[in-house]
Amino acid sequence: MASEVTAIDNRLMLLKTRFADRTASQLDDMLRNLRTWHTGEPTHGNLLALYQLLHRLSGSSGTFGFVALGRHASVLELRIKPLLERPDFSAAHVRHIVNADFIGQLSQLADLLQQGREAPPASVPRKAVVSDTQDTELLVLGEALTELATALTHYGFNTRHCLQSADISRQHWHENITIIALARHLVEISEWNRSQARRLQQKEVPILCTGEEDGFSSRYRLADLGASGLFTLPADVPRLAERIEQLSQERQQAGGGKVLLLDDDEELAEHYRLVLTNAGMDVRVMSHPKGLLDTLAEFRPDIVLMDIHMPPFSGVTLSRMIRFEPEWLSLPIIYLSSEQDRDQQLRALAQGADEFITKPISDRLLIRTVRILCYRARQLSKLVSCDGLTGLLNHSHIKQALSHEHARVQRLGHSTTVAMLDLDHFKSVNDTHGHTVGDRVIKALANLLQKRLRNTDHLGRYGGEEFVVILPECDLPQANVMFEEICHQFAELSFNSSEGEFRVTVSVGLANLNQFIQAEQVLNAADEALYDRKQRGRNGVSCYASSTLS
Ligand SMILES: Nc1nc2c(ncn2[C@@H]2O[C@H](COP(=O)(O)OP(=O)(O)OP(=O)(O)O)[C@@H](O)[C@H]2O)c(=O)[nH]1
Repeated sequence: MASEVTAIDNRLMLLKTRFADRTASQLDDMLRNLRTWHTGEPTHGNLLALYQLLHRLSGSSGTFGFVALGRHASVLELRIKPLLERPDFSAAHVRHIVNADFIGQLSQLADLLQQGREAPPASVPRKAVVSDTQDTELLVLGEALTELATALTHYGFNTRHCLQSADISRQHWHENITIIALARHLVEISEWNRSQARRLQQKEVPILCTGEEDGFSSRYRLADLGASGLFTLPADVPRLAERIEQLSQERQQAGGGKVLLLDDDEELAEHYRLVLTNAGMDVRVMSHPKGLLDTLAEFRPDIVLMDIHMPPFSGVTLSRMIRFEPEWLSLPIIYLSSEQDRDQQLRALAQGADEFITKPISDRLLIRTVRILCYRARQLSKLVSCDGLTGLLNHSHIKQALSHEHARVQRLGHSTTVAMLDLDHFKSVNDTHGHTVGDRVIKALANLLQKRLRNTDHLGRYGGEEFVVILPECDLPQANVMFEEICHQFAELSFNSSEGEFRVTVSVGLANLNQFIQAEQVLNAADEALYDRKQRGRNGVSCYASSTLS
């Protein structure tokens, strides 16, 4: 880790040096040109070049540690901007503004650049995110929660059970645990959580309480002590499992994020890329907008960060162009610009973008802003694409995922399996225990699938009690073994209602996506296999083979 950080620091230093070298030579050239303006006829194009240089410096200098240079360039930029916009532009006007004093001020930029070279570099903010490769571990505290700990294991959680809550200080704390404890022990446990988090410079982990007491004042007290939920005993295990899953997803989403960064200033873009990548984000950089639509389709970012001025392109026009595609209507586009004028910002925003980040921006602020924007974007897209009851992809989005995967399979040829799942005798579950309890069973299966499958698999609720799962890079025999286990695990879960305890099973049909020319055909095949499993007694898996079922 230490050597990785040093490597990033070194690369950032290298970018700073490159920026300084390039700027020194550009300032030199510009000063030489300006000195000829008094005798020659400066054109609109000459003035535009001066403006673009100052604009770039005011937006990017701060990022490389040349804060004073950026501020001074911004003052000079504002002095010449009105000239560019004058309808009666003339060389005489230019000579009036770009006078000896202006040239003197411009040469001061070179001095500020030199001073900035000698300043020590700012430290790079480090990664402070929950790694999504590490599963959530449950730390269940107290002898009274033994049964609950076992029930949660059936939901696929990796559970550590400690009989004595008083022994909390001997437990191993890490950023990926969720604590489940009796409400009466919350004071000591919160304190331990806080001290461990401080010691390891991490965020505190969530604590879910269980207890007999409910009501406003006890809930308020628990919230005040830092609990993330209260489950009265005997705990409703499916609801608890769902809350644990939610908390774990929130933590993962708060860290990561996929960012497409479009900026023609290559050093600046590379600097942002390094800083955001180091903070745990997945960043793709484009320095030219050609190929933008293909990159969007392939990379599918959570947000786009886009410079406004990329001569000859305008970020504002590019945003409008992106919105031509209905698929990208809700994709958040954030302008990265040194434009300070709020009116101009609003005018640009009105043309199809969502936010404005004003350059220069400190690395820390950039990370925090981008993280929040990615998180919000994911939440919003989840609302659009996910089923409200289970949080899995809804009918139309799982079908969309299927056609993307089908296209990938056609291109790359890797084996991909599609599963169709259907709860057994579910009508009688509803009839006996009621629809609300039936909903809980549906959610429990969704949670189990989320726990057992990989992040790269696509999970969807296809219809009422029917699910579709797409497993890229997984062949039929592998999927068969996995779903047999899932069926077994699901059958172990027990549910409660006023009618008593009960269990439910699930049947699964599998088909290989590679076999079909049309994506939709695989759904019919998986459905056929599912029907076969229902005929053979349910609670298990059948595979579709083009001629026979096995
Ligand atoms: N609780 C609840 N029930 C649902 C939902 N969507 C569909 N259902 C019910 O799921 C049941 C499906 O029943 P059937 O298609 O007859 O099948 P089954 O009883 O599961 O029998 P097999 O599939 O043959 O094992 C119906 O009673 C639907 O009302 C839902 O969102 N919530």
